Amino acid sequence: MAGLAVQIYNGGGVFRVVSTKPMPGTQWIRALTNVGCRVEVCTENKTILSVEDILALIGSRCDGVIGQLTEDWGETLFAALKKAGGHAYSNMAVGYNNVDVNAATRHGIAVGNTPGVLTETTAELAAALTLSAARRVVEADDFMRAGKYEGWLPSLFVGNLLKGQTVGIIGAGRIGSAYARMMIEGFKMNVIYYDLYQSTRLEKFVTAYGEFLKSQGETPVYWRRATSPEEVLKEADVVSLHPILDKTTYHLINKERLSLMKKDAVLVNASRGPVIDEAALVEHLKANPMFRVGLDVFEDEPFMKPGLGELPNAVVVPHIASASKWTREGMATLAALNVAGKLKGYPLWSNPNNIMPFLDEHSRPPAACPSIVNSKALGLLVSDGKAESKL
Ligand SMILES: NC(=O)c1ccc[n+]([C@@H]2O[C@H](COP(=O)([O-])OP(=O)(O)OC[C@H]3O[C@@H](n4cnc5c(N)ncnc54)[C@H](O)[C@@H]3O)[C@@H](O)[C@H]2O)c1
Ligand SMILES: O=C(O)[C@H](O)CO
Repeated sequence: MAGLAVQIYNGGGVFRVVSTKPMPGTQWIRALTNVGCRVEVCTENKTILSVEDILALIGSRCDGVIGQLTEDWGETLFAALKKAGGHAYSNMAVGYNNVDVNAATRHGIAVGNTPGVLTETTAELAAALTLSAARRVVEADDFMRAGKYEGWLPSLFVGNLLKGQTVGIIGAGRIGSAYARMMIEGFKMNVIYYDLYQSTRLEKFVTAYGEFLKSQGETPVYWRRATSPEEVLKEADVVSLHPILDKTTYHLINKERLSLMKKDAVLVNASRGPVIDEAALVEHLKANPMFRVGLDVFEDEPFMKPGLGELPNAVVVPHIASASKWTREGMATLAALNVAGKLKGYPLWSNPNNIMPFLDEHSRPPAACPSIVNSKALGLLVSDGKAESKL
């Protein structure tokens, strides 16, 4: 489709970079214009751009694109970007299940993502969903606004106490571990986790915190690494899902696994919708009114499976887990720096878990790409870690 509305910055720039959406803040625009990019931001009033829309934005000459997780970045778009002379694409997201990385690699295009800057923000929303579901906050809010409150009652909106219970984490990476720490420090919960890899930092933290609590005469907290998701589901009072979405995690929570969970458990998902078989979840929620969920993501976003929206034991929010001002501006900046760095031929940043040097508004960012997921396949050099080397 031709003629999508765009806003242009630094019209005379040598590299043409397109952002498929306006993004928060201005640091990201400076990150690109400072290295000689002409930036074209699509301002079309359309929530999700189609492949045809993006093809029109790429046009016949485009060096790099910043895109969104709602877009289908596959063979068609990467072939078009390559043909237009492009070398770089970055999602403004840490998750990149919307991107066919192999297709990008085949066309020699680097794929960036934005890890780290959203870890705490996303974990906080998962914690908010946990509390909302466990303590029935949304149900009680609806009740209050509907004018149904007639006075305190011993049994009004009784929910679950978290203190001393067990929190289960499936996918104990950056966000899963940050969420675990919040629940352990905040509510003195024990933790059981399942991940393909050992989370040594989380284990060490829980051990040390448990020792600290003991030294204060308080009940210590414990951790355990499970050997299967089933073990977590059977044991935990709260289960929060934080894995990537791929073939191994698609419908990881299904009818059979839901049936293993405690009848009054809380299940939280702030990872990706298809990690849960949502139709099976709706049936489970109907059959088990004490079972509660907090969902930030949905299998067929922006839609919910039939029935979910009517269930009082479900708290649902529209994929807002990373929505804090600092995080969203930081995501935009990291995405821009991935593209800028690739176009300038910079190496990959050596530690994607420490992206803070890229976010300081008052100093120039390191001369590196913060996070390129196909860097190995493309044979990109890794920075020697000298943060002094500036753009
Ligand atoms: N709702 C939101 O707005 C939002 C915000 C940020 C991230 N996310 C999602 O959260 C995901 C995790 O982000 P992160 O920064 O913590 O990534 P991460 O890579 O640090 O953590 C993901 C973890 O999942 C584990 N994992 C992979 N396959 C698994 C499997 N089959 N079973 C169990 N664990 C498995 C990995 O080993 C890793 O530890 C992202 O990929 C994204 O999809 C959602
Ligand atoms: O993967 C991500 O980054 C989120 O879903 C959006 O913040």
